[in-house]
Order: sequence, then structure tokens, then C-alpha cells
Amino acid sequence: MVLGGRWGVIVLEWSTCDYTDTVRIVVAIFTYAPLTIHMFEMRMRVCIENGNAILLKRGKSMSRRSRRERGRPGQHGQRIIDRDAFYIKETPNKGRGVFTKKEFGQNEFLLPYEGELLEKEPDVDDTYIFEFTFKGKPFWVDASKEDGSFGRLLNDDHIHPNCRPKVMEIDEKPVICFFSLRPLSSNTKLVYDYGPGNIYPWRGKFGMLRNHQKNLTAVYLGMPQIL
Ligand SMILES: C[S@@+](CC[C@H](N)C(=O)[O-])C[C@H]1O[C@@H](n2cnc3c(N)ncnc32)[C@H](O)[C@@H]1O
Repeated sequence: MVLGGRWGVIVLEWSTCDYTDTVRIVVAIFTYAPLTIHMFEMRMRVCIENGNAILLKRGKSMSRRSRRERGRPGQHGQRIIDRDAFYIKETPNKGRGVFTKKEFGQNEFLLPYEGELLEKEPDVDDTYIFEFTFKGKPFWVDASKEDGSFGRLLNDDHIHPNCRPKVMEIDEKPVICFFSLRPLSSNTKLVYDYGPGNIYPWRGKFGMLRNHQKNLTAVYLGMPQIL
């Protein structure tokens, strides 16, 4: 908490979003005499290095593996993409979405964002482009091709995401992998925070306030109701 003469700031929430190297902070700024409270969500780009390494093995359905093998990563830290664990369905106003077919625990590996890894920004429609930094360098995954993979079809929810992408290192290359943020029951729609910026037309009724400082954005969340 920070207190000034007639005002104060309380940090309500703090979380990191490491695929975009951002920190999300929700603060309440209040003044007294008269009492007003305003809430802001801020996102700040910071430098976070992702050192974790896992291996992904493609193609083998987990349903063909023993129950004992399912609960833990395989040999040498392999994580198996269970293509039988998800399905695609049309969702109201959001196009296709990806749903779970089984339960997942918290922090469990779900699936990767598959596509072509690029070191230059592709000159294509950015609907299926995933931009991120890895070891301080910018990268893009172009998933424009309708290849039947799931990662490209996850929709955005920056307020209540239930999974998050992490940049992992596989054979010295970055791979985006989605992990559950909480336990998920079957038939749950997978959604994640696409990241900061006022480039998502479907987001929020409150205006975006863009700070002049590079890489810092603030979203005005409005006045909380005082009962
Ligand atoms: C990576 S695609 C996700 C899959 C997409 N729904 C589809 O059917 O191909 C991103 C696009 O999905 C839509 N989308 C994603 N999240 C949304 C949301 N919360 N509300 C509305 N549309 C959304 C937007 O059209 C966006 O450009």
C-alpha cells in the first residue's frame, strides 16, 4: 500500500504472463474527503527468461498408454500430446473453440501451439500468429494453415483464463505449450489471455488507457460499487 496526502494505492492482484514477458497488476487508487475509489489493471513488459525444457513427442495417442504412464512425464521429461483429450466446437460469437474431453489437474500440460516457427514477422493476416520472445529475441509461430491442430483454435479470455501458454525449449528451439491454470473438468472450453494491447475488438466495455511509457498499458476497470 502507498499513501499520499489525500490519496492511496492498494495492489489487489499481481500475476506474471511469461510468454509475453508481462506482469499484470490490478490496483485500486483512492482519495478521501470525498471518498472515491478507482481500479486499474496495468500490464508491464519485463524480461523473464524461460529455462524449462521438455520434450514433446508427436503422434502417439495417450489412450494407448498405460494409466500409470499418463500421470507423469515420460522418459527424459517427455510430455505426450493427447489428441484424444480435446475436441473442437463452434462457440457463440467466437468462432470455433477447443474443449476438454477429460479432466486435467492444475498446472498440467495440455497441448502445444503448433505451426511454423519464424524469426521474422510474417506478412499475413495475424489471426493465427503467435508472437513471443525467447532468450531476448522475437519469434512468431504462423499457424495459418488449417492443419487440424488444436492450439491455433483456443480463444481469448483475459479476465478468466483457464490455461496459459509457456515458452518451453525443445531441441534448442522455443515451443509454445499450454498448461492448465486450475483443475479442469471435461467439456471445459480452453481460453487464455492473448496478451496486452488494445488490438482485440471483442474486449471490455471500458476504454483502454495507453501509458506513454513503452510497453506499459493500463485498462480502466471502473468504480467498484460502495454498499
Ligand atoms: C486464434 S483464432 C481462435 C479460433 C477462432 N475462433 C476460429 O474459429 O478460427 C482468433 C480469432 O478468434 C476469435 N476470438 C478469439 N477470442 C474471442 C473472444 N473472446 N471473443 C470473440 N472472438 C474471439 C477472433 O475472431 C480472433 O481473431
